[in-house]
Amino acid sequence: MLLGCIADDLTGATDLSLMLTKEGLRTVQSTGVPGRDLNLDGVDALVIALKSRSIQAGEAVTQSIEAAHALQALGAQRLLFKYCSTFDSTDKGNIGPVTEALLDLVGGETIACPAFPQAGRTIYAGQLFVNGVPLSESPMKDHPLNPMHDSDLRRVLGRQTSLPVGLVGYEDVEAGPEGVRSALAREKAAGCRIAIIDVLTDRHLRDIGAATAHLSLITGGSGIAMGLPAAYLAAGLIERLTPPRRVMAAPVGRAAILAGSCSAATRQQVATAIAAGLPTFQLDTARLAEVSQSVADVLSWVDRQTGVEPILIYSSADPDLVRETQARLGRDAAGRMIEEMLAGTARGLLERGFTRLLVAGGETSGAVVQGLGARSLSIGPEIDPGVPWTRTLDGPDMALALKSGNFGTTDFFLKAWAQLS
Ligand SMILES: Nc1ncnc2c1ncn2[C@@H]1O[C@H](COP(=O)(O)OP(=O)(O)OP(=O)(O)O)[C@@H](O)[C@H]1O
Ligand SMILES: O=C(O)[C@@H](O)C(=O)CO
Repeated sequence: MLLGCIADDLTGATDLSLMLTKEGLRTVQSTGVPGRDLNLDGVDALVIALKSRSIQAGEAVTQSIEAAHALQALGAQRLLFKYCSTFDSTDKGNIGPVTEALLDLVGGETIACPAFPQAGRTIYAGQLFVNGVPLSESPMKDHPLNPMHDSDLRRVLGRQTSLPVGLVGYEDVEAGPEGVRSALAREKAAGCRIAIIDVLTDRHLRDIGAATAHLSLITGGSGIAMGLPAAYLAAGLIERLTPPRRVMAAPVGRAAILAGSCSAATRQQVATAIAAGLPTFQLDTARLAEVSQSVADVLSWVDRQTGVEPILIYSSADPDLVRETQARLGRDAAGRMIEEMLAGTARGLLERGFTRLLVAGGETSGAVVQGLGARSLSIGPEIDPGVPWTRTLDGPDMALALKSGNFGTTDFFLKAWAQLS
């Protein structure tokens, strides 16, 4: 195993695993530090999914360092810290504190680059854009857990770490791998151990991969992994690139969608699924305090759905309703209750013979997968950029698509099933 990755949420981990798989690394994903029984024969990259994006910074650092030690013990020669392509964080962290702690562990310097042009995330002059809109004016301004109100990544990261943050700008990156290398040396000489990197295109990402494959630590979104496999091959660190799969065998059983993301993309996907006539159940956020009662209500509705089409259960709501619920219950408590409800529902679905699940939202996916008792996943075909099908390697045998809130086309909930055989 060459590359050890730490992702701060579960859908982010699948996003990264997909990128590595597509680019030719044999990749396995584990929820939390893997047990000794995880078979890593023939595996080039291991991605450890944490649920550390929105927890206390000190706890995120502890968990990330534990994961890093485990990866190093398994032979990882390089580390990659994966966070959200919209740089989801607050002034307290957790991107800055975790990066700083990992740098202390491995030494040297690193880059910070959430860019993912295929999903509309680009960086220019250190400013992050989402589909051409500055981050702070994008739907991320209304995120339920970490609203993003500043698009300047040097400023955002600068508030989270005491390390000076530099910039490798567009002209440097346009000049190719050599331009990136000399800009990194320039930033290092100026005392910056972390540099934001501008990215507008996939070619930039591939050039950055070629220029940074030697670093002990890389940090960013899944895009930053795009150029690494080819660079590792060129450097003789792996023997070959392995082509990805196009379809995935899935266990026989019924299909359901659980959506806990309130992102603009997920809300559109929910609306499209409703318009297409999928059976749908909307969680009643007014009754959140009665979690077990609500799970029973959902499951009794499930028992009345006898068709073969996928069913949709969702809590996704517009920003106004989310704010109202949070004002009543508190942000974290509301989030936790909904996650518990969806996790309880997932267990009930499994007991009822559902084996194919599509889950929308990183925190939601973390809760659901934990509720199901699955720990490690093999990576199947890409549904849309950033979202693969996966199949459990332990726990109940299931096909799972864990969708980052903001990813996927509007018909995602309808089309995803076609890649399962
Ligand atoms: N109606 C609602 N009111 C308040 N909170 C909600 C509501 N529906 C969902 N939530 C909570 O909002 C949070 C959404 O986070 P989640 O990570 O699942 O989605 P996301 O942030 O859109 O996706 P990603 O992290 O992949 O970008 C969860 O904690 C969820 O329980
Ligand atoms: O990078 C992204 O946008 C996603 O992989 C993610 O982390 C959302 O939770």
